[in-house]
Amino acid sequence: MHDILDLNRYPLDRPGSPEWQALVDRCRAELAQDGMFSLDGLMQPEVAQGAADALQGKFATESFHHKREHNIYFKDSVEGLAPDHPALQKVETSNFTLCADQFQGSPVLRLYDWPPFAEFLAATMDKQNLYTMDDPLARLNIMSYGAEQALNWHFDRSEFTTTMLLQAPDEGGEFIYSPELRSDDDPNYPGVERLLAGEDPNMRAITLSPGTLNIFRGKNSPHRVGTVKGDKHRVIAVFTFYERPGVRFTDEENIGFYGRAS
Ligand SMILES: O=C(O)CCC(=O)C(=O)O
Ligand SMILES: [Fe+2]
Repeated sequence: MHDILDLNRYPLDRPGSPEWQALVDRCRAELAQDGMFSLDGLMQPEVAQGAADALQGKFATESFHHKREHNIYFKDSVEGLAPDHPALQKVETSNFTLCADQFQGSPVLRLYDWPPFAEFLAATMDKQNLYTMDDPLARLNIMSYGAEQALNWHFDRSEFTTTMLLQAPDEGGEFIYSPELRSDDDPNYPGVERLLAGEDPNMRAITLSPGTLNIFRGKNSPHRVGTVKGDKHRVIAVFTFYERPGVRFTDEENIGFYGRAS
């Protein structure tokens, strides 16, 4: 994996070694404090950019155009909230998505299927084990956001989101979030309303660079991607792991997410 990853800086290939443990400890401390950590340049930036370049044609011809209106909960209704409550206002998400069966041989897929990657992530997230999915579509997705496109405000369904930026846009495309705006016990609807009005005092933004791995605790921290400006697309890989092996989505779920079954 030395040909695609910076394993001198990030010793993912030496699980259990003191330098591996030191990196895990650092990541865990950052997750506890900020709800995220990044490994800047884990994939060599030119390899990441090359992976994005290789997919340009496929994005143009065979990607799924994901475009929909949704609220921050991705739910039609929320118990205890009137349908016109400001916390339920609609936002629009638009991007182009490719699934794992459309980029076989990509370095991103090599990383996903490399067992020390899941082992490292599990250790940082304090999980016994993490497993790659068996689903040929959902296991790994690469999303492309062109001019005026964005992933809008949402809470994640899973505890963590694991991404790697492959190509940065010239402008926009920041990752914008509000750490722990709600908790498992307190939905904080007034806070959600303030956030959607653009008035959340705790809102933060980070700009990722190509090859950077980002782990984000997104279940209670709402986030969005800033609208991309200009011709250069924002291209990002989203890795999906589960705590049990063999997970697949139903055909119905895949048709909803990707417009087709596997
Ligand atoms: O594109 C990104 O940086 C974030 C992706 C994300 O939030 C998600 O997939 O849930
Ligand atoms: Fe998310």
